[in-house]
Amino acid sequence: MAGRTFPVSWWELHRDAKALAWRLMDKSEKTGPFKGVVAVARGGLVPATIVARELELRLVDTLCIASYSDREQGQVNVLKSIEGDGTGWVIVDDLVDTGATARAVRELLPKAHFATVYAKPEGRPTVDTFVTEVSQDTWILFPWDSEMQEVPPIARGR
Ligand SMILES: O=P(O)(O)OC[C@H]1O[C@H](OP(=O)(O)OP(=O)(O)O)[C@H](O)[C@@H]1O
Ligand code: HPA
Ligand SMILES: [Mg+2]
Repeated sequence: MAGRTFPVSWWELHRDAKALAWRLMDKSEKTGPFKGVVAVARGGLVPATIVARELELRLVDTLCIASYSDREQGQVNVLKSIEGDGTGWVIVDDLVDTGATARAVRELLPKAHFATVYAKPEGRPTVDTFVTEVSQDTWILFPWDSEMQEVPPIARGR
């Protein structure tokens, strides 16, 4: 259960997704360029766009997987998959939390490289490359799920 909130702005998301692209670039310099990017829609779409742009990859596909409704986790529902075993592809998602989505992704494309921008401890072992770890009880608030609003002073909330 998420106790605190970690808000991420568009600018921070762009910076962190670029940091992921740098790490993936380092990897691809050792193992050869990736064939393309698979975005785990919907959360992986924006980070995947940024990674594809930085790695100059024009081949982009999607895995469409849904499991959360608001902050409640349900069953992992694969709405759209792709053919093959993922060899040479990099899969990009916004984060791993429990790792349930990542496990489903790995079953579908076992040979792909799986990368996320953020990771929580439970899901961390399921990811090959990530940038920032947050605690398990933190809810990452993405810019597409939020807007600016007035908040009371901290002192009043105690
Ligand atoms: O590690 P897990 O516990 O599986 O959680 C991580 C997944 O949950 C979110 O997707 P969500 O199901 O909310 O769908 P969305 O990407 O369309 O928002 C997020 O984008 C990851 O894909
Ligand atoms: O911390 C989170 N933030 C946004 N979406 C999520 N889906 C699973 N965990 C999270
Ligand atoms: Mg998702």
